[in-house]
Amino acid sequence: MGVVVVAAGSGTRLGAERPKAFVEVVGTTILERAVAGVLEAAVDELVVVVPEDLVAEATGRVDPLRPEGVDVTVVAGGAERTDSVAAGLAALSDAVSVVLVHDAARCLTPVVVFERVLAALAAGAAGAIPGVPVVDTIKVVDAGGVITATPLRDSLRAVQTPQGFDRALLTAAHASGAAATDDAALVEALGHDVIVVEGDALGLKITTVDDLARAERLLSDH
Ligand SMILES: Nc1ccn([C@@H]2O[C@H](COP(=O)(O)OP(=O)(O)OP(=O)(O)O)[C@@H](O)[C@H]2O)c(=O)n1
Ligand SMILES: C[C@](O)(CO)[C@H](O)COP(=O)(O)O
Repeated sequence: MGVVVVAAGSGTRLGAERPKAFVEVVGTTILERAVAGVLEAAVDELVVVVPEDLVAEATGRVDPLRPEGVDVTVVAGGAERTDSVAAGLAALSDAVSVVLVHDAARCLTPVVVFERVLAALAAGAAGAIPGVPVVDTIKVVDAGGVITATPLRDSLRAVQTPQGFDRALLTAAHASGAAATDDAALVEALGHDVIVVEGDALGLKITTVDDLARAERLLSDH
């Protein structure tokens, strides 16, 4: 099984001095926490995608975490998340038939979430992603702010990563060149069923300063 960890974002909403994956949470970078978390799963190959000018630094940070027998490669990402995922996919060897794409920003994700995604794929799903029920009522609005729909809350999930797919299918989905905020949407657009498995509160995405503070609190509680 191959994993692509996307860590090439700038972290504009976090507003830190360094790209987000290189920001520390309780003394360890988000990048290193994410990679260590991924490596708790049954990984054969790992590709880490980072900003071009930080490939050397990232390699130095990730190398000491590499277990015997696991291939780890660090490559440069692109302007959008989809570009970075595509760069990561291209760097996997031909031996990889199942791939998980994971946000470095979700660096506290427990291994059980990886296992649920992998179990769904092993059971025959073409794609599987973690999600959690939403707690707010969600409204669809038009450009003027007028509500056009109120989806049934029980049918909604806030989705996380890792998102897992048949590798050939995800590569084909990326070849379409469509824009999307997650990989599942690209696979859905090809007409394939993607199933949602149970996510975890620790799968939060560190996006803002408040998220960073929350991640720090969660780590101190564990
Ligand atoms: N061009 C990009 C953009 C995002 N990502 C990665 O995709 C994940 C989810 O993106 P997000 O949390 O939105 O990160 P940023 O794009 O860095 O955040 P912002 O939108 O605030 O700049 C992150 O691990 C991020 O590093 C990436 O690899 N390449
Ligand atoms: C892939 C993702 O984490 C699923 O929730 C999310 O869509 C990434 O979005 P971002 O705007 O790149 O943070």
